[in-house]
Amino acid sequence: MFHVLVSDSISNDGLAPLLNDENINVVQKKVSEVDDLEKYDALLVRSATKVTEELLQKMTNLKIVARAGVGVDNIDVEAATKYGVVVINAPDGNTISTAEHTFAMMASLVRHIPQANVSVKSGEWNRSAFLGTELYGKSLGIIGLGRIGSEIAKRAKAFGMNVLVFDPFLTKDRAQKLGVNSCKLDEVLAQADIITVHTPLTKETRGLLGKENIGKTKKGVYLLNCARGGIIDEEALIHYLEIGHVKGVALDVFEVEPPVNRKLLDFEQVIATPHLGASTKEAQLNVASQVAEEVLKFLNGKPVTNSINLPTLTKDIFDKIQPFYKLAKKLGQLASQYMKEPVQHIGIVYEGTVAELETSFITKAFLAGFLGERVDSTVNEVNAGLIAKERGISFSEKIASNGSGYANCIAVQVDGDHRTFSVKATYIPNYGERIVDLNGFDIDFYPAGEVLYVEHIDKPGVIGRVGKVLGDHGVNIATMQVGRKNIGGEAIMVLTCDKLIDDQLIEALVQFDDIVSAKTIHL
Ligand SMILES: NC(=O)c1ccc[n+]([C@@H]2O[C@H](COP(=O)([O-])OP(=O)(O)OC[C@H]3O[C@@H](n4cnc5c(N)ncnc54)[C@H](O)[C@@H]3O)[C@@H](O)[C@H]2O)c1
Ligand SMILES: O=C(O)CC[C@@H](O)C(=O)O
Repeated sequence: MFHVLVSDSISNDGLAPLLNDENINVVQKKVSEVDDLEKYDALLVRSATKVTEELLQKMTNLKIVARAGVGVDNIDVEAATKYGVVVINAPDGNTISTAEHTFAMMASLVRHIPQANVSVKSGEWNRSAFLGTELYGKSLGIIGLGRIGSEIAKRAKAFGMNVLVFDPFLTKDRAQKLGVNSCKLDEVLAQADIITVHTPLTKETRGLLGKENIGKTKKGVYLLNCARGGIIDEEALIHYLEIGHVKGVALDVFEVEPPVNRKLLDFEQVIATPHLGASTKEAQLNVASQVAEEVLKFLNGKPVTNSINLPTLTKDIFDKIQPFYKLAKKLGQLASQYMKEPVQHIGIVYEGTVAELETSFITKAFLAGFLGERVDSTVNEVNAGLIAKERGISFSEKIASNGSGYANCIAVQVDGDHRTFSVKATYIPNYGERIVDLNGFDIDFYPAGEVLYVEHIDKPGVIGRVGKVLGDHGVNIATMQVGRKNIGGEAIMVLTCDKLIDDQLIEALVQFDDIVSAKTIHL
């Protein structure tokens, strides 16, 4: 049974995939009202719940946080990554609603609809006070031409507007397809009659329209922010409204929500909504069902598509990756148990069909297997890279042309303080995983269960002695493989056994002169 906490108001119809699943217990309560936070596997939020590091520390069983919407600025993604919690969002479920809301705000702004509405309702009939401006023929500056910005551009063109766009990541091809003019920021500022921002709130975009840049706009400009509070600096807005440079402002979002800057809201020419961009039945159903389906998939061990802190894998790609992902995790466990010493670097080389897949994900699986043997906290593909770095372990991956002769091959080298460990493995469809090289010895075994790894001198009688010691300790041998480099030289023996191998058995083995070392590895 999985426990899912829905801590903000999210459409029940959208949550149906979770609510109707008998293996899922859904609790709809604010975080502050829940006293057994440690039991939840998944947390679903909109923007009200702040997913802080402190909350993540309390939710010790949490595996996934889902944001029913786009912006994840209420989630400490870095902390989630550190604790191995996947963060997903619903990036496009509310695009149309937010674009329509922005457009409604724009029309309301230039035609003074909110102010006129208040006036009529108060008994006035003051037609001359609300002389407006047409959108037709005006230049609309769009800053950020992503999902929402693009939908606004389409609507603006239908209204006969000239669309000027600033987006540093906009390709010429895309600008051409949308029929917009790709400009420098200063050009948009200087030429646009109306400017609307549609970027995420980042270090670069915070205060993007601040004192300096608003100063570069046309006198009489209209400004809109239906993206994130802070992209337009509120103090700068107040200044330019006071001096009459900015003619009108429409805000759906604020630096602090609910807004505390009353001075800004007191301007007659500022119109505002309480973060309503995504507040339509359709958008709420879309985002809720998107995240509900993703969370269900995730809890059932399937790939998620809109992860903020994991590579995005489609089902098709995940199915192809899964055998290598499992193999890499085992190789990580094998390497860690073999090394049992500080490690500086892990290098992984991918060859053949595996090299065509999302290898960064497979590398993370190796690291998760490796670090899982060594650290106390949860390690998974989300936080493995971060934990490796924190522990001073560097890692690299390379793609090589097929030198191993296998259809696919994962080759790993782990450099420790005192020695180096290397392993090569392959996955053969319908046959399974095989380790084909251990520390430079040719070998062929299925990595599973209780493995006894013996380094010895290639001499007659060694194998028999090892078999006898195991027999004397009541350990049955399931499989056995030997590998050597030269006749009479160093050799290895890899045995898979049906029973746990204890320290006494290891001590009995290493007493023989021709047995260099013996280790147990549990896979
Ligand atoms: N008001 C609401 O209810 C509501 C609803 C949904 C989304 N949003 C917000 O709207 C914004 C846009 O959402 P989206 O889904 O279109 O996102 P998106 O990721 O599709 O688009 C963002 C665009 O901004 C561009 N960009 C990034 N940095 C930039 C910079 N420094 N200068 C110019 N452009 C830059 C990117 O290239 C991208 O094209 C986000 O902040 C999101 O949180 C608000
Ligand atoms: O949940 C909401 O209504 C806010 C949505 C919006 O800001 C988002 O980022 O998707």
